[in-house]
Amino acid sequence: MTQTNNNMTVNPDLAMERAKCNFNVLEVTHIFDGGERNTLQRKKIEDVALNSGASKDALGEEHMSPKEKYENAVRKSCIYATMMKNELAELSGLESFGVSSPVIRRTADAFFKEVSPFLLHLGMFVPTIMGQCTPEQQSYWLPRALDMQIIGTYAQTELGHGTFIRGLETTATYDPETEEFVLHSPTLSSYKWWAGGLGKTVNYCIVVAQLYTKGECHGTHPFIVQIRDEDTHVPLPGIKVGEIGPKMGFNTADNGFLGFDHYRIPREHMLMKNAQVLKDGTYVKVARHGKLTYGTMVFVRVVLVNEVAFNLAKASTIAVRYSAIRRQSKPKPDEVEPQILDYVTQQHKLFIAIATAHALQLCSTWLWESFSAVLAQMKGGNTDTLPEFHALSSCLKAISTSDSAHLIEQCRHACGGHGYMISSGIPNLYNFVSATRTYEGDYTVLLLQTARFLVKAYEQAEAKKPLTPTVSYLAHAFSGSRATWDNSPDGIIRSFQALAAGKTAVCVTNMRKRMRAGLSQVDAWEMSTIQLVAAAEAHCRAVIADTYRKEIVRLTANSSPNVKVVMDQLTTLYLYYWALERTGDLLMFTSVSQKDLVDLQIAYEELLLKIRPNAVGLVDAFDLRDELLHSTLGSYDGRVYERLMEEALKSPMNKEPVSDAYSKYLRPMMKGKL
Ligand SMILES: CCCCCCCCCC/C=C\C/C=C/C(=O)SCCNC(=O)CCNC(=O)[C@H](O)C(C)(C)COP(=O)(O)OP(=O)(O)OC[C@H]1O[C@@H](n2cnc3c(N)ncnc32)[C@H](O)[C@@H]1OP(=O)(O)O
Ligand SMILES: Cc1cc2nc3c(=O)[nH]c(=O)nc-3n(C[C@H](O)[C@H](O)[C@H](O)COP(=O)(O)OP(=O)(O)OC[C@H]3O[C@@H](n4cnc5c(N)ncnc54)[C@H](O)[C@@H]3O)c2cc1C
Repeated sequence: MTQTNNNMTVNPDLAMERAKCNFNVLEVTHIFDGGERNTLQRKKIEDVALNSGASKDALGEEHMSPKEKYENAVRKSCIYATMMKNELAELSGLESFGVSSPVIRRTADAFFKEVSPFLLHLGMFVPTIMGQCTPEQQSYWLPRALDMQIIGTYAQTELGHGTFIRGLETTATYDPETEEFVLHSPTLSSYKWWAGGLGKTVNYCIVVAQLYTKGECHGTHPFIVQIRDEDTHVPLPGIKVGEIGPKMGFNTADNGFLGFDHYRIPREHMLMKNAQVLKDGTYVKVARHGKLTYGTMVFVRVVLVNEVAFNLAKASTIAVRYSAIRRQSKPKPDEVEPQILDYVTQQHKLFIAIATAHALQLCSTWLWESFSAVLAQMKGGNTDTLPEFHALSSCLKAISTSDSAHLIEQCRHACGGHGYMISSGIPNLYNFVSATRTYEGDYTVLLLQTARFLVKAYEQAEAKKPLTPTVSYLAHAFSGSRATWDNSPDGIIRSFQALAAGKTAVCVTNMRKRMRAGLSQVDAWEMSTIQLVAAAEAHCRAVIADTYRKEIVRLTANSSPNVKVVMDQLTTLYLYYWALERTGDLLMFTSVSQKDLVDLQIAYEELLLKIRPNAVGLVDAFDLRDELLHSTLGSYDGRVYERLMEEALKSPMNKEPVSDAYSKYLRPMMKGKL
């Protein structure tokens, strides 16, 4: 593993762990990166971007005021954007996420403890131009946006509505006299709210508004709207824009609000790939599928699976390295205090985080490839695979973000008190990832989208009609008997599928019962939504488990024996962990017995012990440079206590021996003079 400083002194416990590791760490790095070529390119990019020290701050971000933090984030965003245009441009020809490679995106994390105010520009503004513009529109906007001559964001959510897009209130009314759209915010609740970078940074944004032409509403459509002067950056007349205030995280992203007072934009600023308004105001629908204007959200949902896998890899690296150097308690009086990593409960908290980072990373690559195939078909006018993909990306986004947030918090628990320090790096990771569970589609809402698809697929299976690949297991849902339990990896995956099928069947049965009892279809659905969410969750777990297992088998086909073993142990751990988390469901829908579950628990505990000697090697294999971790607890050298003290001494509170608060308040109070 390459580190920036090869002469570093490493904590002896960490050095011992590395000596114990019995597999080739670099081989696993290649698996995580998607191949040796990707690893080499990633390292080149990181070397160019990070070795200059441009990512470092003189004063820690956490000691800055909100305004200083924001300005510092803009300063570094500009440095990074310039690097991207120059030094990094050539290097970034990796398997790309369309706009810029995920490696470029990840490397940027060294520059920000929270996020860049440019995140929405690259993450949503540019992808919307690419996905929603006609070729002519694209040729005008895309070069300006990619060259950062204009900076944009994506303003869809309003104060009153985020989830229910059809309920948005901002209007775009076409005026054929001037060939312009008039954007207006008729109510307080129609103000745009949340868009990243909107508060102070951007001068353009994609605005999603209800389109009216010839007196008729045609639903929500995207528009590109200039909101600030390109030279002075002053908001344009008719625009009311500002920043929404402090948040749990994202505090360097200047999320903003935006209102329009009869603000006019040229007709050509409606993004017209999927629908057009002609000069005379005639509305023409181009797209074959009604939801193609939701395309940018689907893109980001796909990207987020990768994003959270990376953040979970960071949290588990920090917590595992810290657990190797931290010694606590004395269960055996004659022996030294053990490393906390030796406690089985600690292994239970952490190894699932490592396995989940791998599972999500591999699923994200697979999801990206499926997305590319769907996009290619849609280019040819075929949207048949979109419903299945929407169901798949919705549940994977929901479960990956929710599991990652939960496991990052678990990593914090595993670090005891020190994990609560901002300098540990974990609070910022948690604040970032917990937001991903909400934005780009709330957890419950997206799982209910998947559930709609599952119910339809179930009905198709019932009618013996063909099923799409991710739900083909539903064909076995009508055998009448419970699935046979078998604790092999494939057997457990079949059981997860049986749970998903069983839960879907329960929902359908209950809804039908409720409808027979007089409820409307909508009310019967509503009464079943707790179970529908559970069915979608079970479906997603089956998909993740199946994909993880298949991908690992494929990717380790030519690996060295010990790499095969340790990768197999991690996938098995993932399967055992989730089987044990769902014992009640397994008892309902499979033939598993109490004895089988007791045996599985023992097998799980033994597996933890087998993985234990390789734990530090496994997180080293994520190959996360210290600059990316921003952590006193997780650095490669394990100098945890020294770093904690160094950081504490940087606190502005330690600048003066006696605080002003003493003379102002404490002294008068103590002397009875307040
Ligand atoms: C590498 C580059 C850098 C990368 C950086 C990446 C990181 C970027 C991170 C940036 C940080 C923060 C940004 C945050 C941004 C945002 O949050 S933007 C706002 C996002 N908002 C949402 O996600 C709203 C969620 N709501 C919805 O999606 C929809 O309203 C919902 C799906 C819930 C319902 O839509 P309706 O129009 O009401 O549809 P409905 O009647 O329920 O369903 C009708 C029908 O349509 C199907 N459907 C719905 N959506 C889609 C879709 N997207 N694609 C295909 N089909 C869809 C639905 O399933 C129904 O089908 P059915 O057959 O009738 O059952
Ligand atoms: C950090 C951050 C950044 C963001 N950035 C952007 C951005 O750049 N651009 C942008 O446009 N938006 C952005 N958003 C907004 C984000 O997309 C929305 O907050 C998100 O889609 C959730 O919508 P909501 O806030 O309306 O939640 P609500 O829909 O009000 O959800 C509240 C609760 O109601 C439940 N609920 C709602 N509808 C249903 C239903 N039909 N069935 C069952 N339960 C339901 C939800 O599950 C949830 O528990 C951002 C949000 C955050 C937190």
